[in-house]
Amino acid sequence: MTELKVLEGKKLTVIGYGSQGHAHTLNLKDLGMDLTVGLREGSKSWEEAEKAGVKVKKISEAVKDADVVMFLTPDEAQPAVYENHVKDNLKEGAYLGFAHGFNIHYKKIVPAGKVNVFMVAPKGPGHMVREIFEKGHGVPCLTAVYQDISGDTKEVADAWANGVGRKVGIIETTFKEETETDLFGEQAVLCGGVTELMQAGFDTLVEAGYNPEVAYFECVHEMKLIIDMVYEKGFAKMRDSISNTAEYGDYVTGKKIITDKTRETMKQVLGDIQNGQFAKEFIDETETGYKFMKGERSKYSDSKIEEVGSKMRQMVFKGSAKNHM
Ligand SMILES: NC(=O)C1=CN([C@@H]2O[C@H](COP(=O)(O)OP(=O)(O)OC[C@H]3O[C@@H](n4cnc5c(N)ncnc54)[C@H](OP(=O)(O)O)[C@@H]3O)[C@@H](O)[C@H]2O)C=CC1
Ligand SMILES: CC(=O)[C@](C)(O)C(=O)O
Ligand SMILES: [Mg+2]
Ligand SMILES: [Mg+2]
Repeated sequence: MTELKVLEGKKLTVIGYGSQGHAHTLNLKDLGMDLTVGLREGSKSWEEAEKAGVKVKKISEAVKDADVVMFLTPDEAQPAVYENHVKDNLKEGAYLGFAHGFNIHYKKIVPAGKVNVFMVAPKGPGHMVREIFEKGHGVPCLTAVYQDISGDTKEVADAWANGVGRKVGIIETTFKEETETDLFGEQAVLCGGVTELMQAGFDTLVEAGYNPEVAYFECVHEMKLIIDMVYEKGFAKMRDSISNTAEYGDYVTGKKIITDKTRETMKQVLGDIQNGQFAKEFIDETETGYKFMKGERSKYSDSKIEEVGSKMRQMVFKGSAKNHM
């Protein structure tokens, strides 16, 4: 791919081989790039990366000599990894990349002046970034440049995005805009908003005495089918496909569910992201050893909705790979 030319002949390192790490590594590897993955020794992902035929080294070793280093450990782990293994090993003029602006924007990492700093943030979960790539398509990416001492950091970011996202739309942004919109989207809409909406719908039907399996299909399973239509064709075409009955209900009821109060709360959520309050609370939570998050995880894994969902998936995906995601 001519778009990747600027990466050819450069030593490329990806730190971390998790959700994003495996996707960036394997997508670029499939396009003929030579990559090394940097990991802590003896870890599970070390074994996984080697099994996938990827070169693996200790983080400090993988960073030394690298021209481009893409930093893909969890956000909360990055400051210590940077301090202990990355900072002193980055060579002058190297390009340090992120998939999310969190640590740069909130100044948890202040990169040395001798390196270039960029971002390639795929707008999708890592496992989908890989799965969609394997099907010959791509996930769009946001790119940004924070520090450009070599004069061609934008070209490096674009090339990385073209590789990982297979040339599907690149949108240029800033670390600030990506950080604030990404946190807002995942909390208010994509993850927090959607799961609570599905949960509340499911609970309402089950509490009213309806069959939980019917409630699950209605409020969770079918969500993907409706959203797939929005994804592929937009709101109008989705509304064209549903019945007039559903479309009428959509217009009159949607606004009773997402009210002015909900929109007011969205503004407050955005405010807490903009003023750093959310980032502070998240970092405090990681410092408790994820006490609150562990409690939430076990609450949800034991919940009725998950129990019914697991049964429903067996029915729908009998033997298909989707069952094992
Ligand atoms: N998840 C996603 O889909 C998206 C993530 N992003 C961003 O991408 C970045 C990576 O996130 P994500 O892929 O979710 O991360 P993961 O949690 O999947 O990363 C796990 C990887 O990081 C390694 N790791 C974890 N902790 C440490 C540590 N303390 N020291 C060294 N290595 C460590 C793990 O190795 P080990 O086996 O040793 O634990 C593993 O290889 C973040 O900036 C995130 O915001 C952006 C878009 C979407
Ligand atoms: C998958 C993605 O884009 C998220 C939701 O922003 C994330 O995992 O941080
Ligand atoms: Mg995101
Ligand atoms: Mg995110």
